[in-house]
Amino acid sequence: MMNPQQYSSAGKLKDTRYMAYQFFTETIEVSRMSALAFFEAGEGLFKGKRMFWQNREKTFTLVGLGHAHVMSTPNSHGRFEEVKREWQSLCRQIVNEEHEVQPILFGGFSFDPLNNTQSVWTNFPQAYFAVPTFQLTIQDDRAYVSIHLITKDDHSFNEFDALRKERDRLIHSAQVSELKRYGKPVAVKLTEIKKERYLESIGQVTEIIKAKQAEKVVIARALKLQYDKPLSPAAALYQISEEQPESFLFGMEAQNQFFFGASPERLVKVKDRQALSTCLAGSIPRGKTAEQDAKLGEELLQDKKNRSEHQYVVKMISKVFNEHSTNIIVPKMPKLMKIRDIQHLYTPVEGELAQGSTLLDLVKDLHPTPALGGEPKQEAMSLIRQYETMNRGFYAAPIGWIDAKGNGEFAVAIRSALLSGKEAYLYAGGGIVEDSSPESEYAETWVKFRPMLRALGGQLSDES
Ligand SMILES: C=C(O[C@H]1C=CC=C(C(=O)O)[C@@H]1O)C(=O)O
Ligand SMILES: [Mg+2]
Repeated sequence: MMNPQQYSSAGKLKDTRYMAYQFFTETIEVSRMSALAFFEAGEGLFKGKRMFWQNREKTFTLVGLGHAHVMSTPNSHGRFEEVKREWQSLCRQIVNEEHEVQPILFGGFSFDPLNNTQSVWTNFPQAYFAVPTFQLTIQDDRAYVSIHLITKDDHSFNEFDALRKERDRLIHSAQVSELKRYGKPVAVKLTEIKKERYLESIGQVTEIIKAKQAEKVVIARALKLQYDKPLSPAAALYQISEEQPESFLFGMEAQNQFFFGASPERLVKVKDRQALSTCLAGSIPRGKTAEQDAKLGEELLQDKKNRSEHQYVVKMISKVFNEHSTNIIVPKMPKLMKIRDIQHLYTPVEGELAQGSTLLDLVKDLHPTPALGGEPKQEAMSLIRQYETMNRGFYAAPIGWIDAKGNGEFAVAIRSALLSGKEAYLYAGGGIVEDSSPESEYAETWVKFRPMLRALGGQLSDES
């Protein structure tokens, strides 16, 4: 471990809401360690206040333990602006340009704050973000641990010393504790929630689309797995990372609930004002042989129904990029994204952020893309509320991080599950267009459920 550095106070904060707050931060470089072991080390003291993030490329990993500052809102309107304003205001007060590692705000938004359906998502507000007390950042091959303290307390020096001791304990524990062998959980029961209702809704929504009341609507369903005892979040993260090594990996605790997943879908990334989004929609399974796989891929590229599902997403994301960026690049044809169980049509969209536009503006205007909502957006949202008869909570919603410079990345939280007590709720959906059929959409959701089912020990026989 190298020398501690950067012990600083940013002084009194200006915003009245933060009037009496002071910010203390310290970052040290540490030997590279397992991010999951660090997450696990926080189990005792920080359970309920932990988060995990890893990008698709595996070049950036974040673990947060404890909350130095929480931004959460029960409000349905203006939640994106609220988070944006509060973060900008906090940053003006606390950020010191010289710090190599900046505090990061991590969290997400619910899918649809206007959905009032009672659900299992009891601990998740409409927006839920935190600056962690202890932040592990692994960037390329370097690892850092930061302490963030945002406090009104005059005795913060004592408090900060206690945090340093705690930090050293966490690092030690993560580096030397025996590597946990996470056994696969075994579910005792699997329930397809409202399966008949789901099948019926696909037929109904297809009719509505044929009648031109909407063009595309994404309809999802849920599975429930039950266990003898609650599952450990670290074990669940470990299992899903083994299943989907090529995806974004995310997890966030809200008290005794844990939402996590491995998503192939980026909503948007901003680095040095360069913005990148990926349109991901249209699906077909992997083939059993390389030949079969190539044939299926070709079929997907040529398929009218899947191409139409995809095109709505390209059109919408391009439109949003046109409003917020310049020098936009959108390839004319989709490519294939091949992951373990499924192949998708995918089109990257790039642009340079326009003056005055920010990452959170893009998140606000992109969410939900027609890969998760539909077209037109408001009609689709209202049809989802009406026909899905569930509450998606954070499934299909933006989850990610943002730093003080406005860099950050949000994934679309699909291929995900909520752990709550002795239960796990898994979610999957698909894009409904004019020529969709209930049977093939149902089959498509099984393919999307597969990795999470394997991770959580809920496999069905052959079908899944
Ligand atoms: C809605 C989901 O996937 C979306 C992303 C990729 C492909 C999709 C599709 O082909 O239907 C969906 O739009 C999900 O995984 O639950
Ligand atoms: Mg589809």
